[in-house]
Amino acid sequence: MEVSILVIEDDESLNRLLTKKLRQKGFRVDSTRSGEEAEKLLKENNYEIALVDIKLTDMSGLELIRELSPHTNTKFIVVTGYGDVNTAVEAMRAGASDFIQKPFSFDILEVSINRAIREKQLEEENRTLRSFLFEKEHDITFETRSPIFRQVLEIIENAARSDINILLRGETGTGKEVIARYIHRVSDRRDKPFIVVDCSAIPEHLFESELFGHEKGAYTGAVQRKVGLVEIADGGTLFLDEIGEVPLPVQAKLLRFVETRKFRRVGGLKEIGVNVRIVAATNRNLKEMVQKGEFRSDLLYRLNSMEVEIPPLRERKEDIPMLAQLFLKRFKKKIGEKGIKLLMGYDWPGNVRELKNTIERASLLSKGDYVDDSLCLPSISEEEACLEDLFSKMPTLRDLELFYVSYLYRKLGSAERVAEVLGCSRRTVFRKLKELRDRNGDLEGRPLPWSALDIN
Ligand SMILES: Nc1ncnc2c1ncn2[C@@H]1O[C@H](COP(=O)(O)OP(=O)(O)OP(=O)(O)O)[C@@H](O)[C@H]1O
Repeated sequence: MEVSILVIEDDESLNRLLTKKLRQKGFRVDSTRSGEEAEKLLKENNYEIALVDIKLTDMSGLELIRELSPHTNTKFIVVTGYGDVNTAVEAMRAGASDFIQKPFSFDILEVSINRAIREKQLEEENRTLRSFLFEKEHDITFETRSPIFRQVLEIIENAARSDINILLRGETGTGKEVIARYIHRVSDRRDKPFIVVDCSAIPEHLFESELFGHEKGAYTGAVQRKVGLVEIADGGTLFLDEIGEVPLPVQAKLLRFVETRKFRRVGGLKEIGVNVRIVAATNRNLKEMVQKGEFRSDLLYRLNSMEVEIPPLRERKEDIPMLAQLFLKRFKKKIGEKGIKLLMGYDWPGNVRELKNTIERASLLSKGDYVDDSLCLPSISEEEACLEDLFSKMPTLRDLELFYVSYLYRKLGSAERVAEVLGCSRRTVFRKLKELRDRNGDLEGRPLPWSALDIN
């Protein structure tokens, strides 16, 4: 691998000498004397290493490192004639990986460069290992035979390394949250929190305090200070799920935060700044919502610096056999050719979630080594058979209401359509679905339709 180095040194002759010697050693070298140009070059190119003089013509090298190191994988080695312990500590704090004092021998510089290269390789290996572990732990795969999905994954991996806001669009169950977690895992923020804000589940009047926290006494019931989700996410990733469900008045407050990464706790005077990467997700058409005046256009354009459409499962059917095998593994079951054919022939309106639930149910209900072919499709008749079982438990009206919401959701495939049938808002449908999920435990082990409903 050819290692590329950027030499940022304001002393012209030293700059020339370093460039020449490093090229002789086989490195690809660019050089500059100005901080501003260095900034541009570092943003445009993926240098492995930058040698940075602390005193540049137009700015301090430390300033440059401080600003750029959080957004790049380049290793910074500080070179200075003003070396003392304090400057060294400051350089490391700013994000430098090593510090060399002038005058230095070229051998010392070479040792430092080799160390930085090794460090970078280890980081890269670590990143691969972590995402591999993540996938194993969560029964997730990002292997794909679908050219469309491969393209999506490539875009995501590239975007993950930068800090831009990402908007994930796609039908329910396509894997938006899984992908948001993946973005966090492969980014440099992986050791910091990944915080999910389920915008559909927070009642409007609690939104601000959930998101930004509140001070003691901010309102009746605020008996002590509460730290909000954005503050907890500091340094990490804030995942705004179901962003299309944020009520308009809250959107204005969110916009200010997305623009400035600053906020005030409810009842607080102090402005607090945090460093978070924002990933948002929705299964709604936000542009259409903007036209209807339901979503702020300025918020949309802040959130979608990069917009990625996650394809529905029916558009990447090539992946169905592999996903099915993955979900079967835990149950130590196999699937026959006919079963695969049935899976491939169905359109999966609930996407990967529906496929996963179907496979899990089929595994639990099948006796032998193979899952019964007849169980390889989500079956409505089985739901009907369960009705009798349900009634024999003397359900309350509330139970029945939740059962019906679950039934409609599985049948219609989207909360929007359920809301239309029931004549209520999507938020209400979401709340009921969440409640249902929380109560799944009550009915554990029974193949009732709602136990197959997995709302993450
Ligand atoms: N690549 C994948 N590999 C394995 N399982 C996956 C994959 N993508 C999604 N799933 C599974 O599908 C289910 C739904 O995924 P997820 O919650 O990420 O979807 P979503 O698009 O966020 O859905 P919603 O819009 O309803 O919130 C989860 O159980 C998840 O584990």
